[in-house]
Amino acid sequence: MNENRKCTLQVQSETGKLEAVLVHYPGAEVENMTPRHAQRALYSDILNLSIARKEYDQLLAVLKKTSDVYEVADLLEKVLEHEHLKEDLIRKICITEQATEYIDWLMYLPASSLTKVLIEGLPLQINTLTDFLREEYYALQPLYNYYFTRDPSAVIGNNALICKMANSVRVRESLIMDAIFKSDLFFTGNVVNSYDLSQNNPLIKMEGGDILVVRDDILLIGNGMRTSTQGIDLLTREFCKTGSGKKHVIVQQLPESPESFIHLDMVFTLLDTDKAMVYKPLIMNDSPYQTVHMQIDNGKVTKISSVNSILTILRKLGVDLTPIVCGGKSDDWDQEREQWHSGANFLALAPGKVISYARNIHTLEELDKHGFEVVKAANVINSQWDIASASNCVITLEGSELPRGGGGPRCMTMPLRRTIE
Ligand SMILES: NC(=[NH2+])NCCC[C@H](N)C(=O)O
Repeated sequence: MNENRKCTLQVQSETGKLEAVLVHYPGAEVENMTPRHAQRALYSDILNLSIARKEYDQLLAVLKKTSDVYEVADLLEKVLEHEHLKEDLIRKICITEQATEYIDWLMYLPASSLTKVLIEGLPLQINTLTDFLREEYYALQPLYNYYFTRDPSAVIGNNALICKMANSVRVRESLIMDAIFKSDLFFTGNVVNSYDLSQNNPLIKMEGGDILVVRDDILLIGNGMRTSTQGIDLLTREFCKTGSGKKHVIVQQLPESPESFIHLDMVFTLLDTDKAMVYKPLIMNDSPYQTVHMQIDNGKVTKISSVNSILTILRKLGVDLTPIVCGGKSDDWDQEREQWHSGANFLALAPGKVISYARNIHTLEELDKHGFEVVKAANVINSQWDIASASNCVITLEGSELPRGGGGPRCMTMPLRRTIE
């Protein structure tokens, strides 16, 4: 990251060359749980941290080859060096998480230790009968899911959207993002805080994994466990109120279970200006899950209609995408298994240059058939293979532990800036 220059937020597509990205290196927080707490932590299993970190190192090294990489913990620590920002954030967190008795103690901590506590969790100091009998280990839960930086905030155009998270265990992630973006220390852009806009309406919720910026005038949004229709209505109002002319919000309903369908980016991601990765049973087959097209003209919704599929409506709007099938075309068991392991969750580093997990072999085979060269991350990292001079390629990360947290490369990255195509 460039220490002196502020980065101007700008994301108008899913595939424009990635110039700056926000990530979080997984730490003790991913292990600070017991089997009894895994579900509440939104995990399906407990990760092996040392292996997860080795896998994450690959992601980080590949990202660093191509873009500026900002780490949440570094930015948070810098924010916390400012006394008034520190006090503001501590208060917000402790009030939200009903831990106001810890405010003074937290204020006393230096920025570096406070950063650690806010991410890895604060154990309860048990000095009341209530706490003793509560069967709770933490006053502030660890942020188990923070390595999925995609979800608590999202850059749309020049705006940093602070998402209103669906589960309380992830709310602090978004409060920290708010403090980082509002601090004015690192980024130039607008901050849109959905908590402030939702007037305590508990039905409003949205997460970045559901939000795809297809073009500057097209948002594609998943509606399911993490993003409600009320959340989408709020987003539609906010992002379509500026600028004249037509805009489009396309909504894809998602199943409530299994948990691998939590976000739209687990079933549909863009790989290139003319290619998308799809989970076929949901995106291309007949299903009870609707696709809805909302048309906006000069800031007002003028028409809402059901449409055939994401692919057909996008084609009508001039975005003609060839679908590439997650798990391969021939076997629906392969499709289901690879979708579960985040096989549809791709991050584009540039048009046609994407990252995914090495384990999803049928998906990779399908990409190979469509002209993507399959390259091991290790070869990119040791410079045996050069991303810049390559044409279409998929860079594969070792991934046995990371996907068990419930996501892939798109979930683990929050683009701050992409080249406008
Ligand atoms: N963009 C994504 N698909 N993120 C995946 C997040 C997984 C995480 N365990 C959660 O449940 O919140």
